Amino acid sequence: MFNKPRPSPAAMDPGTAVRATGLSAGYAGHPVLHQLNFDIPALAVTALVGPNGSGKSTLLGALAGVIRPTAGALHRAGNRPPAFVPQRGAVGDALPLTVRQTVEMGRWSDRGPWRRLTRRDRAAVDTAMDRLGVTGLATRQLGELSGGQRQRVLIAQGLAQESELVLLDEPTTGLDPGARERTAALLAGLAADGVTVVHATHDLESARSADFCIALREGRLAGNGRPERVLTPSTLAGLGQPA
Ligand SMILES: Nc1ncnc2c1ncn2[C@@H]1O[C@H](COP(=O)(O)OP(=O)(O)OP(=O)(O)O)[C@@H](O)[C@H]1O
Repeated sequence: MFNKPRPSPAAMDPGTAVRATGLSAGYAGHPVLHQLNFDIPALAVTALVGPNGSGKSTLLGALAGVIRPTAGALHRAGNRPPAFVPQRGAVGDALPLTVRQTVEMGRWSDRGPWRRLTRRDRAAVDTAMDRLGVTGLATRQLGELSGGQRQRVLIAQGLAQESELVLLDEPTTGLDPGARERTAALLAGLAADGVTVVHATHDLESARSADFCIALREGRLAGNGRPERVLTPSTLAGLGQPA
């Protein structure tokens, strides 16, 4: 958990959204992340890269506050809990939910499930749907949308939470190149609008278009910094990925 949600300015400068110091985390009997030290810049897009099983989703879980550090600490700026946008495939096709109902679920952490939405909630939902261009899909069933449309609905659900930090698990996986590019541009737009964005990705192009990059290998930090400094042929070879 974030043991110091509001660090003193001396500990973290205003340009930093999250700081990990000696962070270790994992599952019962299965340590995954080992002694990670990094800063995530505020109001920027950060890509988490690394091979299958390197710990990207586990790190997202730790950033979301659902996986507790077993050692070290995560310090986060801001007061609202982070928003987590799950992998598209993790959301059942058969769920009988409209697009609007799906985005409204983003207000549950404030409102509790099944409570009437306030005018303020509805305004947050309207703004998020408009921002993601899904207002025209409001009454459609989630299961009948294209992959790219469904991804935008899930991002709108995250945005409706009005968090300062939005975490996304592989938002471009399974999308065609055009939709991948549009999603990367969308994430950059969210950061420009005042949100810190962190996404796990296998897509080197979207990692290259991020502002910052954190590379993991077997749960350890293999590099962090500007993508052009991290995604070098030698680091990528170490991650077992073609340049
Ligand atoms: N719920 C869980 N319980 C136990 N071990 C888990 C759990 N989830 C993941 N793991 C293990 O933790 C390690 C890291 O998995 P994680 O999903 O964080 O990696 P990843 O980099 O996101 O992988 P991928 O790119 O395949 O999604 C793996 O060895 C995985 O088997």
